[in-house]
Parts: sequence; structure tokens; C-alpha cells
Amino acid sequence: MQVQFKDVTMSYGDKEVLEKINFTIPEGKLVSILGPSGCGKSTTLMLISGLTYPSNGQIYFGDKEVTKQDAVKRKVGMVFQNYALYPHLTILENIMFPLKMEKMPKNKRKERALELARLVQIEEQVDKKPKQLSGGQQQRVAIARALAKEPSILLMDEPLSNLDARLRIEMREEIRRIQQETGVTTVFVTHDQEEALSISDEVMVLNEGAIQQNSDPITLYHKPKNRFVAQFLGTPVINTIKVADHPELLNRLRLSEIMKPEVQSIGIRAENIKVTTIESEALLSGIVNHVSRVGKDTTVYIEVNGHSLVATNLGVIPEEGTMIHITADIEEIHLFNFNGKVIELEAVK
Ligand SMILES: Nc1ncnc2c1ncn2[C@@H]1O[C@H](COP(=O)(O)OP(=O)(O)OP(=O)(O)O)[C@@H](O)[C@H]1O
Repeated sequence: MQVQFKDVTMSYGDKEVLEKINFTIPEGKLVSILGPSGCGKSTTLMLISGLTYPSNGQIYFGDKEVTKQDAVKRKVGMVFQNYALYPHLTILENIMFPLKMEKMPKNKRKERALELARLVQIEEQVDKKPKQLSGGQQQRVAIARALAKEPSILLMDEPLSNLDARLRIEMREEIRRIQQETGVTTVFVTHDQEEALSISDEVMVLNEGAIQQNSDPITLYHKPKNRFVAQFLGTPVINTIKVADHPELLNRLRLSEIMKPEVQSIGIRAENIKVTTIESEALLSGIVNHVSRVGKDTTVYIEVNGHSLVATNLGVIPEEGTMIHITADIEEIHLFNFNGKVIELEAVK
């Protein structure tokens, strides 16, 4: 089911949490809502579920307006961080529970629950109680239960937060597989950028009550629309260099005279910094402050006029204390204006 928000505002008392947001979640896709703590991710999910209603604006499921429709009628499935399984029921009974509420005949609901147990690969555990299962297995049960009623939309609120690092990676792949097998439109809330980028068809980045960008993961990473998105995605954090601190940059980037006053800072990701031996070709020159080697990864910290830049993919490993000249392909350099918005490269050519 397609979900659409039209000018949706949400306030708690005087506090405006979402301000006139507009987006469409296409049918059958997995869309992540990503953003820092308190940006309104869970609120957006609650508005989709119908557990809360917006202060203003409209919400549509397909062509039908559901803005003030009761949560039960919307038929959404929900999965939470804490699994919320019934401890006294077996795994099978947990999965069957929503079907029992719907008064589905017992043999049919057992058949459906077993089918879902197979889908989430928990069929060996169906006679156990939740506490006999690992966190990852319990989350599989919670997903099966949420899918039992064939929901119009599956909503997941930080479903992997309680799992350890390795299990998180395994379960996010599982969520992707289950979503693709069932084709259910899924909205996945997370504050973990890697999680969002790895499993989503589209990622919606929220901050301060506004959608910063809504794109597929590759576009989001390589073509951020503003400095917030550029800095929120990627490890290490993108290098941002203020033009005022390095006025030589504007000439070295060969920007047109019209554009020069527009550029407040530039961003270059650590993996896009390259070394050049030709000083005149360099964007900046600096002293290698520190070289850190962890396993296969080498991170180089370069001090340029009192500011530290990070490079991760230099090819050569420079010696600490030496001077190096650095550059980057023009396509990999992000130009930000004084409002933090990206200036499109086409505009400066
Ligand atoms: N029922 C409520 N009453 C008042 N304020 C609320 C209520 N629910 C949420 N808020 C506030 O709205 C803002 C957004 O909350 P929300 O839970 O949507 O954020 P979030 O992005 O999901 O954050 P987190 O990642 O920390 O869970 C926060 O400042 C929060 O304190």
C-alpha cells in the first residue's frame, strides 16, 4: 500500500515536532526514516499507524484518506525494539494471537502461523516460550506475528537496537529478505546510517522537523542535498573545509567569479582524498599528523592551517611529520552555500 503525507504538521502542545512534511512511500518498497534522536522518526511512524493523529495536513493510504482513521482499521503491522512478545504463550501461540483476535478458525490460523514461522526461519522453535529464544530469534517471531494479519504496511521502530553488532547485520539482511519475499510496504525507523543505507530502497533523512532528503541510498551518499545530510552519512564524518580559512581553494577549484562569493565551505569524504606530488595541482597542502593502521584500514590525519582532515584511501602510506599535497576529483567535491545547501556542480561550470 502506498503511503502519502501532505503538509503534515505535528505538535505536542507548543512544540512543533514535524513541520508541513510531504512524502510518498511507494507500494512494495522498504523505506527507512533516518535521523538523530528526537527528530520525529517515531512520531512519523505513529502517524502512519493511526496511534496518533496529525495537528494539520492529510495522510493517504493509496487513494484513501486515513488522516483520522482508527488504528485498527488501517491494518498496519508493528515491530518494536523490545519484541513485545507474550511471555506465557508459546512461539506458535504468539504468532497465532492476532489471528485468534480476528476469530480465524483454529486449524487455519495454525496453518498460517506455521507458514510464517517457516518464512522467518523459526519453525524448529515453535513449541518454546519466548525467553528460551535469543534476541534475534525473538525478533523473528515478532516479525512473523506482525505479518500474520497480512498488514497493509509493516512498521518497524528501531527493531535491531537490542541486538549485538553481528546479529544486527544478520537480522537486517533477514528483514530485507522477508520484505522482498512478502512484498509488503515497509517503513523502518533507525538512527543507524549504515543500517538504513544497507537495506532500504529509499532513505528519508529527518532533522529538526523537516525532511532533509528522500533518495535511494547511493544518491543520498554521493549527492547529499545539504551539509547536514553530508555530515550525517558516512564514517568518518565528511571533511568540511571553510573557504574563509583557506581562500586559495576558490582559485584552485577554478570556480567562476560569479560563484565564488556563494561558496561558504566544501566537503570531501575521507575516501576521496588523493595525494599528488605536483603542488600546483593540489587543493591543499598539510602535514601528516598521525597515521592509524587498524587491520586492513589506514587512516591518515592531515593538519592543514590548524585544521585536521581525515583521509582513508590514500594508496601510499605517508610518514608522520611530512608535508603532503592533496586533491580530489571535482565530482567528489561538495560545495555548500551559506545556508548549508549544496551548490550543484553544473551551476559553477
Ligand atoms: N507524547 C509526547 N508528548 C510530548 N512530546 C513528545 C511526545 N512524543 C514525542 N515527543 C517529543 O517529540 C520529539 C520527537 O520525538 P520522536 O520520539 O518522534 O523522536 P525520534 O526521532 O523517534 O527520537 P529517538 O531516536 O530518540 O527515539 C522529541 O523531542 C520528543 O521529546
